[in-house]
Amino acid sequence: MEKKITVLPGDGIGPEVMKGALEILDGVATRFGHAFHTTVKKFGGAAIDHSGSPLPEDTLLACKQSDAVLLGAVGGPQWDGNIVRPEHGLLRLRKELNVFANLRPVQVFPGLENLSPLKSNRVKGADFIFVRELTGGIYFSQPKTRDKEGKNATDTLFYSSEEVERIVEKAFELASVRKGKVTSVDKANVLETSKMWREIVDSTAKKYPNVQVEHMLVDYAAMRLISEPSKFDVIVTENMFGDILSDEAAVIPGSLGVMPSASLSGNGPGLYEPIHGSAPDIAGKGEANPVGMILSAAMMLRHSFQLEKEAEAVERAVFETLQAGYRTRDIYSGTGYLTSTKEMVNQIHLRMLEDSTSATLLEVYV
Ligand SMILES: NC(=O)C1=CN([C@@H]2O[C@H](COP(=O)(O)OP(=O)(O)OC[C@H]3O[C@@H](n4cnc5c(N)ncnc54)[C@H](O)[C@@H]3O)[C@@H](O)[C@H]2O)C=CC1
Ligand SMILES: CC(C)CC(=O)C(=O)O
Ligand SMILES: [Mg+2]
Repeated sequence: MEKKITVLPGDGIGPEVMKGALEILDGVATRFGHAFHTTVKKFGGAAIDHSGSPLPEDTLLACKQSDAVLLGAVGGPQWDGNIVRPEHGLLRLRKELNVFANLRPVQVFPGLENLSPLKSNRVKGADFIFVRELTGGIYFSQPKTRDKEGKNATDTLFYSSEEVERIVEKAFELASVRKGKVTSVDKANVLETSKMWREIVDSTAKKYPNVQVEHMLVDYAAMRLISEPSKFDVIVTENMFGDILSDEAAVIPGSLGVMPSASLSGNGPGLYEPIHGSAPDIAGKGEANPVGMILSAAMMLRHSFQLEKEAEAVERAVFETLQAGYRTRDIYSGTGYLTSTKEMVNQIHLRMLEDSTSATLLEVYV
């Protein structure tokens, strides 16, 4: 199979973890006989520094013309005072690609069962997925204002029923092939958008009699996520709630660095990125965890290219590497091998090839 991938390394640890994901994709191409044609483009702060725009037109065009987009992360303190910020490029890219459905799976990884700061009996069996609305809500709605004195500011939270219907439908579709449960998270006791959201969830539920539905207010959901994570299957929620709750849920696997995501539109190219940011505190140190980025690439193989076998091979290689005790600093708790980003990628790459290739080839790599 031949596929075109636009690669946006971005800022901070973005390029470091992206390098790892590309190496693993190379391994997939070799092992399974595919050709992934990658085009690297400037994006985020790196693009602001180069041309003044976080999403240059040639970057956007390349993304729109590709089969999928792989993204590292954007942002950093050096652009904090800018009127145009790297994050604006990210929001615009998501909108331009119309990737309204952001899937963020949460699970306990093999070998990391005791890493979570939560008690291990709490996280046992946790396996759920956020379906976060990604192209609407308070991050996008107008007006956004600030008065001249800087003393008054406005953000707006708007949703159309169509925007809600399509994301809720996605959540029910997913639940019907998973554990059959949708938890819809809102703030319907105070927000009009949430009241409409709840009505749409209830009317969509009628089409899915085999899917159990529960509504949960976001404040209580924040607590239940970490007190009883194994009770969830599919959590559907609006943009900002999903952003916040999914970072909170990273305490279940034990690090932001292992969480992948897929952002899907239904027709155009999907966008695949780890849920973490550019991690300026560790950028350049060679210690970033590449797992979230690599698992995002696996989601790309599955969702954009329908390469299920290949996606599973990548996931298996990651799990086996963790099980064998390899740990970047964020997931190191005193046992196993403390490794760099590069070594972690090497170990995953080795296991990717191990499945199908001869011991002789393995020895070459060791
Ligand atoms: N999708 C994106 O590009 C996102 C960008 N950002 C941007 O990133 C910048 C930093 O934001 P923060 O709030 O610090 O969030 P962050 O996710 O970059 O970092 C939070 C903490 O998690 C650690 N961490 C994150 N990813 C890691 C990895 N792969 N391996 C090991 N440790 C990891 C960091 O070292 C830091 O201590 C900001 O400019 C923010 O706007 C934030 C979130 C998402
Ligand atoms: C620019 C932000 C909305 C990025 C972020 O934190 C996210 O999508 O998780
Ligand atoms: Mg976030």
